[in-house]
Amino acid sequence: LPLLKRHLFTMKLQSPEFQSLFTEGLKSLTELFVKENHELRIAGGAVRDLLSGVKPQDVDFATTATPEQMKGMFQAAGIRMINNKGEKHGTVTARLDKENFEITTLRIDVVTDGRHAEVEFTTDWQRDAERRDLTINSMFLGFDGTLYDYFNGYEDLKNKKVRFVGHAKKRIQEDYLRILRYFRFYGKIVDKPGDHDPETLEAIAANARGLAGVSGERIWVELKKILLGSLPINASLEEFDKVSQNVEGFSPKPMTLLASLFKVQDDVTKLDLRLKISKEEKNLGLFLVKYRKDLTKAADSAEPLKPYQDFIIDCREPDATARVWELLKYQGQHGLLGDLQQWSVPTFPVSGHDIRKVGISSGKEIGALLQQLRDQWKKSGYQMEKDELLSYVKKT
Ligand SMILES: Nc1ccn([C@@H]2O[C@H](COP(=O)(O)OP(=O)(O)OP(=O)(O)O)[C@@H](O)[C@H]2O)c(=O)n1
Ligand SMILES: [Mg+2]
Repeated sequence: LPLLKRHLFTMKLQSPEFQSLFTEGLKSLTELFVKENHELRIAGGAVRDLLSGVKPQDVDFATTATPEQMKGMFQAAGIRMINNKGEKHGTVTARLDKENFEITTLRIDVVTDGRHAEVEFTTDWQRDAERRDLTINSMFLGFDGTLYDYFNGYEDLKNKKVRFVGHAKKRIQEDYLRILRYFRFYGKIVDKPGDHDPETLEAIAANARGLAGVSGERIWVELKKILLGSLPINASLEEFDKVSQNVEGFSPKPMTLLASLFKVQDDVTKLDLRLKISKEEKNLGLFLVKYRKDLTKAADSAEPLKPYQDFIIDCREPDATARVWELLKYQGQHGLLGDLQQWSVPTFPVSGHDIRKVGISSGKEIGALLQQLRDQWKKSGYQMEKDELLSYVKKT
């Protein structure tokens, strides 16, 4: 393995983000590993985030202890373990002080078929770093702040370089999803579009078809992260460009941004067939593509919100409100969004039962009357109350 010249860049990280990780649970956990003579470090993405001054969303831990050793020591210490599917890959989840800690035994991937890996445990930190995708994701951090960096990840992070560990081709063929991960981290770290290493791009192009074999679920999870990261934008993607500015700072759903890339509703349907997105996401996509041009603020600006409110009330579906919020983000109507978020959907005060009570018993007639009353109610700006509406029934 000529490539694997040991490179260990050491520094001591001390930062508020790092300090904030030391909860009661983590303190007990690290003490236990010290006592049992097993090494435990923070691994992968969390180290990258900490070095960038970002508090990581989730922290993965790596250890020299085998899953069996971990289970033994947790059991002996009376620490609960959460049953999870990770065990085959060497991951044990321990629960301390109401916090879950996912701890994975150092490993070497022996067989990979582009999706699944057969693993062998090791106690060599560098061997575990070698199996990881990108140099910036291949580092470990000790609890005293020592950085263990075998592949120049910290330098790459500072110089805004996204590089595969070792040979790009090999790394990609181990897991084709890494093609998307490469672009996600590129968007996150590099400010210039197109600043790729030619060999990396070649390896990606030559292996892009491998993505066809990756499950829709994994691709969708990754695509959502790409969308909410900072994507380098191609100037020809006008709508996308506009919408990404509109939604910035308004916590959009990933689909809200993605919809800007679609021309027709069928594009959403096709995406769903490939990616198995949730029903809610699909409906949001269909809704945005259909209404982004047609449902807009009222031209007479006295009641600009009215078309949106009417839509929500007429639609009579519980998630209509949330969808219209996303539409307002998409359209960049931030004032209206604030107003709509303050507004609560009025409920139509008359029921079929009320109409029956005034002496009408035919179901068909009741249905028709309810519709007329709804129209009347709508015309009143949703102000008319039950008695008023019912007196109108008696007159007709
Ligand atoms: N296809 C993948 C997925 C993950 N990893 C390794 O596993 C770590 C954790 O994976 P994950 O949590 O999925 O990604 P993160 O890099 O932590 O990014 P995120 O911020 O999305 O959690 C990565 O940092 C990387 O070292 C990898 O080598 N290849
Ligand atoms: Mg992670």
